[in-house]
Order: sequence, then structure tokens, then C-alpha cells
Amino acid sequence: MLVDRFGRPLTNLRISVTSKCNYACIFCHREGEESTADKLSTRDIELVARAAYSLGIKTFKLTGGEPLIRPDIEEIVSGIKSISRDVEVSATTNGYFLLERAKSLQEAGLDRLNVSLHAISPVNYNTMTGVRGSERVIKGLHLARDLGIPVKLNFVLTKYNVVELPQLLDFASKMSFDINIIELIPEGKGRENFHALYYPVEKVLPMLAEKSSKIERRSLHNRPVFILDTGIRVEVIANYCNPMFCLGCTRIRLTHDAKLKPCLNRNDNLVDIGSILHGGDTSQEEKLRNLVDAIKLVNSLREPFFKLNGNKCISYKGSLVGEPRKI
Ligand SMILES: Nc1nc2c(ncn2[C@@H]2O[C@H](COP(=O)(O)OP(=O)(O)OP(=O)(O)O)[C@@H](O)[C@H]2O)c(=O)[nH]1
Ligand code: SF4
Ligand code: SF4
Repeated sequence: MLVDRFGRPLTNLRISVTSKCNYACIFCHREGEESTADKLSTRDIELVARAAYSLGIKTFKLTGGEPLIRPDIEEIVSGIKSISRDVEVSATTNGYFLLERAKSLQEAGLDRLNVSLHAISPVNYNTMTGVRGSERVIKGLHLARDLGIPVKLNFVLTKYNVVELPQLLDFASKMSFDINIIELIPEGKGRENFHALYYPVEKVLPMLAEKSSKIERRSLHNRPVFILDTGIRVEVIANYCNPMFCLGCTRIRLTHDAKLKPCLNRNDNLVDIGSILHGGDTSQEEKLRNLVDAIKLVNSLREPFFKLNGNKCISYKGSLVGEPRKI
């Protein structure tokens, strides 16, 4: 397994299979990517995943844009699953196409799903996403549950939807779904709308603590996990000014335009693998060798975005950001 200069193992590859999306969320960070043409074929994705697996990466997350927009998303899943039995493939989706695709994704081998549900009320859902889709997504969620696909609900916390949180906890508890409560990050639309939308996650922690019997910490990002009395797990994702979070980062990204990306928040240290995947007449073995070298290079470029300096939080550039978060 690869480990970076800061002692962080590399276990996880997030693959943005497309930059296209049928939603217009007011906080979208677009995985920190710049919007350009999609360049990854089904075969390209499988090849990169094979190279990653040979370096000890066994966990793969399909993201977008909206991954279920791809007509070949099932082939992408089965291609990665064909690498080995110990590979996990999950997807993060807005859930709009679950009704049509949940069954075929399960048949392709998808292990689990993260589905965004930023509000249950149709009006607030529409405000958050620009789409009248809550009822359809909730139907898709029922189908996923009936099929036995493990689901985590993603809830980006903002001033607009904080009122929805108690209802969401009830819904998730009834459905036996876990939850990610995600603090807004100043990236993409989240940067443009930050001051209008930002709601600090600390303000909802007392409510979670009151409903919980136990609090654990996950190794990924050292995220706090509240185990609710109803049995579901609620993870809190608060990256901004949080050196503990970056210290637990075990991921790299493959962008929709064929670049390896060491950090969600940076675009200045990408490794372009377009020429390895698409350049000339090289054999698959040679492509795989070159991809392995590219992943090693990206691992050497990994660096926590936020770091602790004494009792202050600094960015990777060394500039002072503020007081480190205590979550
Ligand atoms: N800054 C930062 N944020 C991340 C990172 N990974 C995930 N996030 C945030 O967490 C949100 C939810 O991510 P998901 O793709 O649903 O999955 P996850 O919970 O991170 O991963 P799993 O536990 O494997 O399902 C993303 O939209 C990001 O806002 C990361 O490496 N860095
Ligand atoms: S947050 Fe997800 S669903 Fe919303 S616009 Fe961005 S990619 Fe689409
Ligand atoms: S280093 Fe920090 S900001 Fe960058 S991807 Fe990892 S957790 Fe996210």
C-alpha cells in the first residue's frame, strides 16, 4: 500500500465519471473540478482502477456531476468489480434516476449508495437543488431499500435547510439509512454563495448528541460518528479549517477529464493521464505500468490542505487560516 510524506495511506480512489448533471444545487462544489469535456471511457476507468488495485487501493467511489447520467454506469461498476472480489464500489448520486437504475446497478455489483437528500419538503428540496424531485427521489430510496442496497443520505447543511434536519433523522431512522451531514465548503457555487448559505455544523451537534447513545470516530478524515438511539449512524463532515480531517485523508481523485487529483481543494498539482490512456499504440501492459507510475507520482504530491501550526490552522501554503476546528 502507498503511504504519503505525511504518513497517510492511500486506500481510496474517487472517480468523477462525468461533469454533467441534471441538477443545479446552490452549493455544488463539483468535486473541485473545472468543467470541461468528459474524457473517460468505460475501459479507461477500468484500466485506472486496475492500476490502483495493484497498488493496494480497494475502495472505489463513482461521483460526478451525476454518475447515473452515464448510460454505461452499470458497465463501469461491473468492470471495476471484475478486478477482484475484495473490491468495493459505491456511488454518490442525487438519486433522480434511482427508480430506473437501482436494480441494474445492483445486478452490476454496486455495493452501496450515497444519495443526496437535502430536504424532504418539496419546496425546500427545490430551493436547494433547482429541481422538483424530492418525491421521485424518495420513491427511488424506497426501491433501493427494498432491494437491500445499503444507503447513506447526504445532507449539505445550510441556513435554508437546517429546519429539515429533525425530519431527515426520523426518515432515515425509519428507513435504516445512515446519514452524512456535510458542512458547506467554499468551492464552486459554495464559494459564490458561502455567506448567504453557511451554517456552522457545531450548531447541530447538541441535537445529535441528545439523540445518541454513543459517539465514535471514523478513521477516514477522523470524522465524528453519532450512533443514534434509533440505531443509525450520522457522520459529520466538516473539512474547513480542520487539520484533523485532512490528516485522515486517504483519497485521490480521477477527474472526468482524465487527470489524477491529489486534493479536492486544489487544481495546481494535477497529473494528466490523458496521453497514457489515449496516446498512440501502446499495449495494455504498458498503459498499466505507466498508470502505476502516475499514481505513485500523485501519491508523492499528496499533502494535507489544512495543517496545524502550534495551536493555529494554516493552509498548505503556510498562510494562517484561523482557529482549528474542534470536531
Ligand atoms: N474536503 C474534502 N471533502 C470530502 C472528501 N471526501 C468527501 N468529502 C465531502 O464529503 C461529501 C460526501 O462524500 P461522498 O462521496 O458521499 O462519500 P463519503 O461519505 O466521503 O465516503 P463513503 O463513506 O465512502 O461513502 C462530499 O460531497 C464532500 O463534500 C475529501 O477527501 N476532502
Ligand atoms: S451537488 Fe451533485 S447533484 Fe447537485 S448540482 Fe452538484 S453534482 Fe449535481
Ligand atoms: S487533503 Fe483535506 S481538503 Fe484535500 S482532499 Fe484530503 S481531506 Fe480534502
